[in-house]
Amino acid sequence: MNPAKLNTNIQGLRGEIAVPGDKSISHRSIMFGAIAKGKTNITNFLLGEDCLSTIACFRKLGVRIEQEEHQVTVSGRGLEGLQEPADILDVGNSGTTIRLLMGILAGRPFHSVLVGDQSIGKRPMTRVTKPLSIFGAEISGRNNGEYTPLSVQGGQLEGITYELPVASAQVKSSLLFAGMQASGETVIIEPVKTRDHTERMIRQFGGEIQTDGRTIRIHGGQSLTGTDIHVPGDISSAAFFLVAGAIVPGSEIRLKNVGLNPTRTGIIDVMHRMGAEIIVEPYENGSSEPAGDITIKTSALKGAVIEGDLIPRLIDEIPVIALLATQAEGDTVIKDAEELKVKETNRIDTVVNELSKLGANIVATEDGMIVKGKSSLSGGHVSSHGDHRIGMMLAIASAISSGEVHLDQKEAISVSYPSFFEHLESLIK
Ligand SMILES: O=C(O)C1=C[C@@H](OP(=O)(O)O)[C@@H](O)[C@H](O)C1
Ligand SMILES: C=C(OP(=O)(O)O)C(=O)O
Repeated sequence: MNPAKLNTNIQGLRGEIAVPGDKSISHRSIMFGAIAKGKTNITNFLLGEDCLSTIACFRKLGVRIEQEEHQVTVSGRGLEGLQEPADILDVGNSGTTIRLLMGILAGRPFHSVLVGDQSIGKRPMTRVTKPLSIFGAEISGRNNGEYTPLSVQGGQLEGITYELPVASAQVKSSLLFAGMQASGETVIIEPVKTRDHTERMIRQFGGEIQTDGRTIRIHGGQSLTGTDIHVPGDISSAAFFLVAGAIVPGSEIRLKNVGLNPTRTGIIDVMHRMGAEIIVEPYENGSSEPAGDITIKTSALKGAVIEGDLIPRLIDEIPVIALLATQAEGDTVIKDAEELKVKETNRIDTVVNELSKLGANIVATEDGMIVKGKSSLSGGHVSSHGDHRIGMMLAIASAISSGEVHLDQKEAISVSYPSFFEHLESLIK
């Protein structure tokens, strides 16, 4: 489908879709399955390129992983079952893969080399290589361990107490994987609570972990047991259709089986505050990851201030929230979001530059952006710059633009949502 044609004659987006499985949970299901003993059966696994990179890395570490469509079986043989890889481990575009994998490799008595694509080569890794070195792993990389290629010589680790300098679930999770292999106790203190899928999954695989506010404790020498995991739909993917439903006139979209973990639902809170007609119906499913259906209708929106503890709960949704803000009356101010600068692209700059090309009134600030609404968007020539979330945000923008939108590098979207254009097309009336 050519998004340049999207904005012609759309009478609204209507219907029902089930967004694909959650990316964070899909990655973790492979990782925990690989280090647990016994079989882990995963359903609704996300076949995005990032999660396929995770599968490829664990296969190189000697783990048997069978995948048929969205069903994956991992035959784990415990942490000791992981083998020294004969080849480099390529994480592709995936920050989650490289950072979490390093936490696992830190405690394994062998050598590995990790690389990724051009974007990964610019993303900061000292945030994990530094604390993992304090645990006792030997890690080196370009620019004093900041960038790929990285090499890890793992071994005996000793538990640490570590206050995270940035709010990052990837760093927290990496250190939890190391802590599970270290002697004694590891204590991690987060500046702000971040997504807790790793903590939930440790318990689901029979491990022990204590959380008390922003402090997390884990002890070493744990052994996990394989289990069944049903991956809920990804709220970060649903976000594009939540925004589309709110801003495209004449729309009503029902999103089925969306993950509703409270550490991820910041976008729902913000949309409520901005006046969106959004209805959330949680399931009573007894699963360790809550889920439900969400319905969104075209809405009259007003600007909001988005800052502080809310930021980690919607960090990946900020590009599409910026688009939402262009259609809200008044100013939307996004603060405390410097982390956006070190994602697949500098998402403050790419969002501001690309949306400006379509006529949005938006400026970058040191730690976020200010969007002045409401503005009508025009056509233009834009690019994802190889960033999946920027690509999807711009495709949705084209649905409300008055002229043709040409989107370059739209193939990046398959990193997290390979069926995105199919789903969008199915809703167009
Ligand atoms: O742990 C995870 O699965 C993720 C954590 C976030 O990154 P940070 O931990 O770098 O904030 C998020 O942006 C990323 O898409 C996925
Ligand atoms: C930042 C993202 O992912 P990662 O850090 O895993 O590359 C994302 O999916 O928006």
